[in-house]
Amino acid sequence: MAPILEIKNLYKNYGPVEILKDINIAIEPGDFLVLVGPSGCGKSTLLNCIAGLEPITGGDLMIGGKNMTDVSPKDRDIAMVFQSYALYPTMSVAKNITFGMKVRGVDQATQTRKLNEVASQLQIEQLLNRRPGQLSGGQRQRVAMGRALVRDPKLFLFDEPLSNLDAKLRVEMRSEIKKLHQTLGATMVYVTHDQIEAMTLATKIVVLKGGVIQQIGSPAEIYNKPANLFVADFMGSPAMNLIPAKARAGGAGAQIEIARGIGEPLVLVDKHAPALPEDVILGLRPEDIAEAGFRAGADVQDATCLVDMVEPAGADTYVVSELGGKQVTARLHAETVATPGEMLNLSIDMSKVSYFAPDSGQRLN
Ligand SMILES: Nc1ncnc2c1ncn2[C@@H]1O[C@H](COP(=O)(O)OP(=O)(O)OP(=O)(O)O)[C@@H](O)[C@H]1O
Repeated sequence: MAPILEIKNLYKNYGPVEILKDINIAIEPGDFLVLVGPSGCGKSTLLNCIAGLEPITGGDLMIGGKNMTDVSPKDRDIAMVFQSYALYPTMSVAKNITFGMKVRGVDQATQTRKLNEVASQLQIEQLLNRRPGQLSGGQRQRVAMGRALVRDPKLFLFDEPLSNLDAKLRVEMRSEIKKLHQTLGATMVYVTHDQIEAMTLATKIVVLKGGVIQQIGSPAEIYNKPANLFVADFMGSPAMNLIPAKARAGGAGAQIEIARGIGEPLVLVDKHAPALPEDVILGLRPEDIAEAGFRAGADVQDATCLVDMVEPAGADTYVVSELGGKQVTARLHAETVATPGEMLNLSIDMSKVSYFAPDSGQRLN
């Protein structure tokens, strides 16, 4: 199948400043692509370039197989939902949703049919006569989505659509957007700085930093095999532990030596390690550290640590100890008994570890 959206070697400058550098992305019909990254990384600029609201400095942008680089936003077959909703305050909900169709000269019967269709999809039938000022944030968000849905576009673009909502409503709207994506089978590009939103919604994630793509992949690929230290640290909460270590080739695989808060260094055997330089950063997700004996398997290695801090978090208990001069967090089961200042027998699942080069930050395995 041809990609719905294909971005080739896209550059975007504001004056002399390069904001987006050599962006290459292709998405298939039905994909939910999430652009994620810290504030200022260029996510909104990229979305605006896709929408045609910002001209691009170099490269090509194809939508539905057509080169749209120089095509005006209204002719790109896209619909955009903004953070601010951008609803017309003096129009009713129904008028807000049908206005675009009216402007495009869609006949009255089709307008009414589509309005009813999306109103029922979004469960806003009882709100159609209200004005935006008489709606809650979540309801406004639904109306803004309704306005996009009636267009039946090739591509939906969302710019941080949930950022004005409180935490509980955010989670609710997040699952509604996900449901909507599943029922419509629509193709979506969604901007957020929230890595949890990215993980839960996306079929494909693009991680951006400083206008450069750091990694493109499924949520599982990004989470389990981050391409570099930036992605490893940015995606996941609590963050991946990034522990300086020494690697030594030993039989099959390698021995990984990590300085401990007290006593002898910790030595872990990784039978599947690739050829590694002597200095590495070991990447370890908090959930891949368990209480000793809690998890079994050929790749599980014991690691006794001095407990620095215990943080009960309801479903889990986080235990922090020092390894390789870093505060390392283990996500343990809620009933874990651990006391600061005492030793705790932990185990590490070596089949899950990542290795990074300390200088370049690139993944090594
Ligand atoms: N019109 C403009 N003129 C000059 N620089 C701009 C303009 N718009 C954005 N920028 C700069 O481009 C960079 C990327 O901005 P952008 O809004 O795309 O980031 P973002 O990742 O969406 O951030 P946020 O999550 O804070 O919205 C920023 O450094 C910003 O200052």
